[in-house]
Amino acid sequence: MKGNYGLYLVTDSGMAGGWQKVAGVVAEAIDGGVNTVQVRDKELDDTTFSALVESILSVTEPAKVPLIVNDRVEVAARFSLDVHIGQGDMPLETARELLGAGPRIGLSVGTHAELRAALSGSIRPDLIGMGPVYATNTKKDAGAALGVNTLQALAADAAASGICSVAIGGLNTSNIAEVSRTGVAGCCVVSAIMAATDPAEAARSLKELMA
Ligand SMILES: Cc1ncc(COP(=O)(O)OP(=O)(O)O)c(N)n1
Ligand SMILES: Cc1nc(C(=O)O)sc1CCOP(=O)(O)O
Ligand SMILES: [Mg+2]
Repeated sequence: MKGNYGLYLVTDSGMAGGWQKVAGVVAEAIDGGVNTVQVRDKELDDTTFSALVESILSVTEPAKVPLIVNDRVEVAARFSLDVHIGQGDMPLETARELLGAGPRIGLSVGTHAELRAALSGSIRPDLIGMGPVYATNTKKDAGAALGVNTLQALAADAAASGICSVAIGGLNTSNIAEVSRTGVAGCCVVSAIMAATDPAEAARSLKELMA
C-alpha cells in the first residue's frame, strides 16, 4: 500500500471568499499541518482554474506539499499533477491515457459495488476516496453517509488489494480521531478548514486529533 496523505485539504473558492484568496488559505493550512492539497472548483473556466492551480502551486511547491487536481484531467496533464475523479467523471482508462504513466489517479467510491468494480478493472486507481463518511453540506450530490464501520470495511478491502484510501465527507474535530483509526491513509476536509476563521489553528486542531 503506497501513500500517506495525512491531513488532506480540498479547496473551496466560495468558502475562501473568492478563488484569488484560496492560495492564502492553503498557506495558512499548511502552516497548521496540512499534508496534501486538492484544488477543487466547480465554477471556474479552465483558464481561470489554471491560474488558481498556479497560485496554489506557488505555496505548495516550496512547502513540498503534493497538489492534486479535482475533475479536470486535461489541466492536471498540462501541469503533470495527480488527479481525483469520481464515478460521474471521465472514465479511469481515459484519464490514464491522457496523463501517461506518472501521475497518480484517485477515484471516488461510495459503495461496496463501486469498490469491487474499481479493484477489478484492468486499469486500477492509485487511491480511493471513500465518502461521504458523514452528512455534509459542502457537496449537495454526495450519496448516503457510510459511517465509520462501513468505511473501515471498505478501507480494509482496498488495502487487501494493495490500494490505499482516504476518507471524506463531514469530517471535523468531533469525528476525525475515530475516522483516522479506520485504516485510511488520509482524512480529507473542506469546510473544517476552508470556512474556518483561523485556517492554521483549524488544521492544527484536526492534525492533533489524528492518530
Ligand atoms: C479525495 C476525494 N474523494 C472524493 C471526492 C469526490 O469526488 P467526486 O465524486 O468526483 O465529486 P466532486 O468532488 O467532483 O464533486 C474528492 N473530490 N476527493
Ligand atoms: C468533495 C466531497 N466529496 C465527497 C464524497 O463523498 O465523495 S463529500 C465532499 C465534500 C466534503 O466537504 P466537508 O469536508 O465540508 O464535509
Ligand atoms: Mg468529480
